[in-house]
Amino acid sequence: MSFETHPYTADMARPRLSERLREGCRSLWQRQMEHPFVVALGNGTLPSANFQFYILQDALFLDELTKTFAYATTKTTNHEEMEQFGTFVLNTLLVEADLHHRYGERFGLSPAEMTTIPMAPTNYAYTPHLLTIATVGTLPELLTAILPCAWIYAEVGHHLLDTVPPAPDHPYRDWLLTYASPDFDSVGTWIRERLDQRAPFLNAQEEARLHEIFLTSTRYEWLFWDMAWKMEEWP
Ligand SMILES: Cc1ncc(CN)c(N)n1
Repeated sequence: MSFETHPYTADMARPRLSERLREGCRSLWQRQMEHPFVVALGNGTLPSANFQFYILQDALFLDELTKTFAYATTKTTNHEEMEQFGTFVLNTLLVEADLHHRYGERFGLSPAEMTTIPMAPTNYAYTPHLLTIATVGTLPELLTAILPCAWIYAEVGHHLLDTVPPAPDHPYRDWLLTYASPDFDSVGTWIRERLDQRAPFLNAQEEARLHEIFLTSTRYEWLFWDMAWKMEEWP
């Protein structure tokens, strides 16, 4: 029977799957907020060289994330889901990439020049993790792989904005406002809803695989901050 024809029979007493996934890596989740790159991004003391490094790497990352969303459209026959994944493709290109290109302009780089920078090692490892699951994984696996991307950025954005409300001349104000926005929140919320709806149809082995995937993406998200903080290089 397909997902669409099953009744949704959630066990109301049990935390939702998305909450169980996050609970499984709670301390690493908290450490995202405390990473020196994140702290300095929030209070505006992050050296511009680190931010530039981050934005250029993230522009490359977003291209691969866009492709991941595009693959997601092939894993469902539900039109609402197809449309939403299509919207994520467009928003990643138009909203997030536009933010990056505006910062790129500040560094004197055109969008085309931004793509000539090679991927740093962590980025080079993280993006195939997403794309492999996008191509050979199931839709719950894909949703799980991309969930930390959306959820961590929204939480980091809100956490930083609440900790130090950015002054009008804060150098990273646009970044903070983008990721703390209700529009960005809705990405993570939607992915979680879709994943949680599928939870009753997963067996123990399938759920264990989702924990593994979620932890790996969460680890890569932490490593991504660390990569930019250390301006990671190839040997
Ligand atoms: C590495 C990374 N992860 C997540 C996001 C938010 N889409 C991002 N821009 N970059």
